[in-house]
Amino acid sequence: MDADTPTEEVLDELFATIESRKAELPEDSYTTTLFTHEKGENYVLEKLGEEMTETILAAKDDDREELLYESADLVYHLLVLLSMKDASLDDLREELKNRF
Ligand SMILES: N=c1c2ncn([C@@H]3O[C@H](COP(=O)(O)OP(=O)(O)OP(=O)(O)O)[C@@H](O)[C@H]3O)c2ncn1[C@@H]1O[C@H](COP(=O)(O)O)[C@@H](O)[C@H]1O
Repeated sequence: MDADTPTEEVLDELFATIESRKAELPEDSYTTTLFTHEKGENYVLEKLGEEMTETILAAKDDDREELLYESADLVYHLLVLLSMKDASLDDLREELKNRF
C-alpha cells in the first residue's frame, strides 16, 4: 500500500498486504511479528483488547483525533485476526450485506 492508494481501496489494499505478510513472513514487518508471536493468536487477541480500550477512552474524552487513530489500530488488528482465522474482508462484507 502507498500514499497514492485511493481512499475507497485502502481496506482492500491493507488486507492484501496482511495476506502477503502471512504468506511471506518478511523479517522487518510488524504484521509478521503478529503471525509468529510465541503467544500465538492470544497475542493478537490481547492487542485487540488494548486497542478497543484505547478507542473507548478516546471516545469518552471526546478526542476525535485520538478516536480515529485508535480506531485505525483496532481495525488493522481485527483484519489480522480475520486473516489468521482464514476469513477474508469479502467474508466480512458478505456478513454485513446479509443484515440489510
Ligand atoms: N495499519 C497498520 C498498523 N496499525 C497499527 N500498527 C502497529 O500496531 C502497533 C500498535 O501497538 P501499540 O498500540 O502498542 O503501539 P502504539 O500505537 O505506538 O502505542 P499506544 O500509544 O497506542 O499505546 C504499532 O507498532 C503500530 O505500528 C500497524 N502496523 C502496520 N499497519 C499496516 O500494515 C502494513 C504492513 O506493515 P508491516 O507488516 O510492518 O510491513 C503497513 O504498510 C500499514 O499499512
